[in-house]
Parts: sequence; structure tokens; C-alpha cells
Amino acid sequence: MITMDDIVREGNPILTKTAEEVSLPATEEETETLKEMLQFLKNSQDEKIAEQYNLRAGVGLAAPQIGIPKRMIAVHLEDFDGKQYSYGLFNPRIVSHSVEKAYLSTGEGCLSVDREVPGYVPRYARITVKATDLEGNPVKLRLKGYAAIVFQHEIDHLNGIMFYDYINPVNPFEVPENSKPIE
Ligand SMILES: OCN(O)CCCc1ccccc1
Ligand code: NI
Repeated sequence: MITMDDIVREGNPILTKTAEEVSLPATEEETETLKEMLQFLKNSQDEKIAEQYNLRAGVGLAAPQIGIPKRMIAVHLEDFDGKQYSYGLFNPRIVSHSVEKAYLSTGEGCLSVDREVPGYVPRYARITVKATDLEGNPVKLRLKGYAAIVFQHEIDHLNGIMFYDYINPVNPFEVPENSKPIE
């Protein structure tokens, strides 16, 4: 099972590189890895398992974070409107997005960053993502709210981008232009 020991931390160059497309159909090993990434998220959100294995709660995970420079992400979360998202995706890409921006009013964190980095992270308010799921089927997801924020955070990891790259260094809590808070 994946534990915190498998999560690479900032300073590791893999986190600032662009990850490679997975050639489809994915191999059994790639599929198994993506399933383990999703299971890690479920474990990290289970009070008993998380406590037993000292897991930091996570709602998303990208393969570079476990040292695998491939375009694979897992997301497991319940949005504030109660909608549930549980996906393992190969080669996710944002195919369209709103002009309007949004930011998590609490700021963001990252399992690969062992420190608080305060500030608003401006992102697109709504995105459409195309990808291939764990069963090898094409998926098209129209996302908004917290889910849109998390998917963007994960897809950024595939392009070597960290959440704090977006924070305004002069005024971290400056409200981004044409944006709304997700709270
Ligand atoms: O890459 C996943 N990760 O480091 C876990 C935290 C995910 C996350 C946290 C806050 C806002 C968006 C995404
Ligand atoms: Ni992260």
C-alpha cells in the first residue's frame, strides 16, 4: 500500500518536470499503480486507517508525487454540494475553461509540501476535463467548485507546477481579478 514514505517532497526535481503521456491501453502495472493511488486517498480519509498508518488526509494525488513521471491522477472527494468524485485518470487534460476564476478561501496545501504556504491560489472557476478512466473508457467531466480546484491542482502536478507558484508574493491574500471564493 502507498504510505507517506512513498510521497516525494518538494526539492525533488520530479515535482517540477513535465510527466509523460501514458500510451493506451495502460499496462497492468500502470493500472495497478493508479488503483493504489486511489486507495491511498480513501485510506487517508479513513480516520482509523489514517491514524494507524500515519497518513496525511488527501483529496487528490498525481503520479509524480510517488516518483512516477507519468500523466496519471487520482481524485477522491465530496464537494460542498454533496456530489462525490472518485476517479483514477490517465492523461487528463483541460479542454475548456471559464474566464471567471475561483480560489479556495482557505488557501491550498500539498502532500509534497511539508509547510504552510498561505495565500489565495487563483484557478479557473469551471473546467472541462477529458481523460481515460481506470477501465480504459474515455471520460469528459464538467467541473466547478471545490472539485474544479482539486482537478487543476492535480493536473498542474503533471506539468511540474506547484500551488504556491500562483500565490501573489507581494500580497498573498489579494483577491484575484474576476474571481470568487470557494468556501
Ligand atoms: O496533489 C495532491 N495533494 O498534494 C493533496 C492536496 C490536494 C489539494 C488540496 C487543496 C486544494 C487542492 C488540492
Ligand atoms: Ni499536491
